[in-house]
Amino acid sequence: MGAGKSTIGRLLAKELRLPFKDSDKEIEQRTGADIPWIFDVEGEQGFREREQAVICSLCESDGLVLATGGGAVLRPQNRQALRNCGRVVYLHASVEQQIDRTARDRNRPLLRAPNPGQVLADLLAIRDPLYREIADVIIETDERPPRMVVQEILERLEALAPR
Ligand SMILES: Nc1ncnc2c1ncn2[C@@H]1O[C@H](COP(=O)(O)OP(=O)(O)OP(=O)(O)O)[C@@H](O)[C@H]1O
Ligand SMILES: O=C(O)C1=C[C@@H](O)[C@@H](O)[C@H](O)C1
Ligand SMILES: [Mg+2]
Repeated sequence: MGAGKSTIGRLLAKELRLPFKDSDKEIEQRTGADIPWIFDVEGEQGFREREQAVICSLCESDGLVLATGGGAVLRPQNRQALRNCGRVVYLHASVEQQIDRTARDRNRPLLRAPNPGQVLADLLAIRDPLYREIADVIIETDERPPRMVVQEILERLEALAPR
């Protein structure tokens, strides 16, 4: 959360002249409700079901940039779909930067906790190995403006051997 997937994904899609999809936005559109509502009414598991359906269906399309939600890697089905359908970029951010970048946003139900910094640290510990398991490239985003992150992604993707 707060690594910049939505922000960077949109910019990257523009550079690549590809359509951009954000799984969180897609879930909200398909549900007709926002993410906090889905968590409140259906719980995290209900949200994860919807997330899996959206990611697996978007992974059937070719030629787009997809920003997932931060917890998409938790389900093996999502990891497999992402791996199979294209290149995977892991945007890494330190917990300190995640705290800064998510502080003003009320749209992340998992951070509605007394100590959101601890939540972010606990989530990163669980998720970091999963992101690494499926990533083709890992990009450090701390103290780097979005434009610089996008440039590095383009260079690193270019350097990969064709699949
Ligand atoms: N490289 C960066 N440097 C500074 N600020 C950034 C950077 N990337 C993103 N931000 C800012 O951090 C905030 C969170 O970014 P964003 O919503 O793109 O994160 P996310 O990874 O999509 O989070 P989530 O997992 O919750 O969907 C936004 O306000 C965005 O402008
Ligand atoms: O990291 C997470 O588990 C989440 C991140 C957001 O993108 C949303 O998908 C939702 O708030 C859950
Ligand atoms: Mg996002």
